[in-house]
Amino acid sequence: MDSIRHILPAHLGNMMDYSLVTTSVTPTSCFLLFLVVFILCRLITKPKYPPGPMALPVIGNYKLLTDPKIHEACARLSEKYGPVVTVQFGPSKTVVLNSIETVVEAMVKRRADFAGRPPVPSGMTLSEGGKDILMSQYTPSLKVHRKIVSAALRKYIKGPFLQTILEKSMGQFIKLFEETKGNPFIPHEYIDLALFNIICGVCFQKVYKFDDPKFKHYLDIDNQFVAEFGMGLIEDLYPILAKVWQSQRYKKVVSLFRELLHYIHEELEAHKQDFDEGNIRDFADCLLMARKEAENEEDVEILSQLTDVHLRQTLSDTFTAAFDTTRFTIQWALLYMADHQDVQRKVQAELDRVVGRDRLPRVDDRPSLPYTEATLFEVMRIASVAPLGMPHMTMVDSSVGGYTVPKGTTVIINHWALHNDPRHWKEPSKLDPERFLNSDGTLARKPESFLPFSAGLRVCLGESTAKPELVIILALILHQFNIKLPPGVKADYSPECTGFIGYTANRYKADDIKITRLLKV
Ligand code: HEM
Repeated sequence: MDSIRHILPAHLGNMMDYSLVTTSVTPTSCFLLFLVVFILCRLITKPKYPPGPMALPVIGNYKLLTDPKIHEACARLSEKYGPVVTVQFGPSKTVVLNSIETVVEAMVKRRADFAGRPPVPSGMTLSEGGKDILMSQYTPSLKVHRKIVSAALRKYIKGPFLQTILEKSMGQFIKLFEETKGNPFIPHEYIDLALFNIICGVCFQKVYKFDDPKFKHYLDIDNQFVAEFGMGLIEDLYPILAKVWQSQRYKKVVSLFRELLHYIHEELEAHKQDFDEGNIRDFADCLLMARKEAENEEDVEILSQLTDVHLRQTLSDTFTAAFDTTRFTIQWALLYMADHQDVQRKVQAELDRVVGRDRLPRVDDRPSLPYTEATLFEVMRIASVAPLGMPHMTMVDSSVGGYTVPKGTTVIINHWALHNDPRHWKEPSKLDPERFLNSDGTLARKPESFLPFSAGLRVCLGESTAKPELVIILALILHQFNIKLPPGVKADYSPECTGFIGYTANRYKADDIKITRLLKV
């Protein structure tokens, strides 16, 4: 048993009563020995994470996780711990990046290290075993999948497609706004309809009427999904639960998503029936065309990424990633415009100068509308609809900001912190589109700490679609209407966010705010 003494540190060895050890070479003593060695090994090999607040074992930083403004709370931690902070959600460590410098270091310079996604149970279930883009690991297959989708999206936004869809969906929206005849109203559902129609138009050439039960049904499904998923799922913190006991919320989230998938599946099947390669109508057709080309070229690798499950998952990604981000951005934009008449007037003056009163703004007006675009970017900065983006995961042991980040660690980009960093933005809480303009009024280079679409290998695939779409939607609304708050109503900027990492969006409260529409003469 002397050997036991030798493998223990001196102080522990001395503390042990040798006679006790020798007299009880029993399973108990063997177990104790194993425990001591195990704890020592864990202490020696324990990965060193960046600094952060003390966390309870197993439970972690529970208060932080349940903070409705978790992005702001994480940003505040930087004041004490620096821009790279470790927090603990449940038993797992999560590293939060609160500055553009550390985000660029991780996501751009060490992009391959940080390109994974945490394999949480909800992600695996909703993506039908990792067959989507949003929640899948960064594998060679995902790389191929991303390439196909971005080529299809690029093809789609080139030419007249986007303009046609915008005209179809915004026409109805403008009529609905007109019908309010200058009375105060809540614009949420109208904005939701417009953006729902744009996504349905992009994906399936579908445009719904405001009172269409299908639109109401799927909007309701999506709203419930955002609210429930947004609250976070206990199974994602303690994955074993997904196997042994699933919460009501988990079951509800899965069943809501299945309903959305069912809708997408039906549309895809209909597209397969009347697919005509000489007439590519929409994004679904672009994906079917990519599959047809791969079949013709007998490209097995590409075909393996274009099964029916991949296609419906890609379309559902487009729905979930595109619909909520874009509708919340426009909702915020209207609130800011209602409360910032000076900015609104400047946008309208630009529109009158460039577009005039005889026609509506078009996608090809965008290069001539720098102030409108700067206003949209400023709203995206100040509202940060996806404040914590999508969680990443390190695929190998890596480092950022001088700290080690072990393989398998969840890493979060705090977009809100980047967009409110006082080192980069003077008076960050003030709406000021000029930040995005040169002194001659032209659009400036992207400010360093502006990253709504993220960066690196998982950069948003919809950036090039979302920007023209959102600029023209804002232009169309402000070209036709003055947005105002009713007399005596103060803008309420408190976000309606549920606090889940990466899937919540900021939204003002529908009941608190009404916007008066005045038809321009
Ligand atoms: C205001 C509009 C939008 C914002 C702010 C936004 C933001 C983001 C962010 C922050 C991510 C996570 C990136 C990361 O993992 O670091 C993301 C991912 C993604 N977005 Fe967007 N997005 C917008 C619109 C769209 C649109 C219109 C589409 C599709 C047409 C789209 C498709 C995607 C997809 C497919 C991903 C997953 C990329 C991957 O995991 O590899 N997004 N987006």
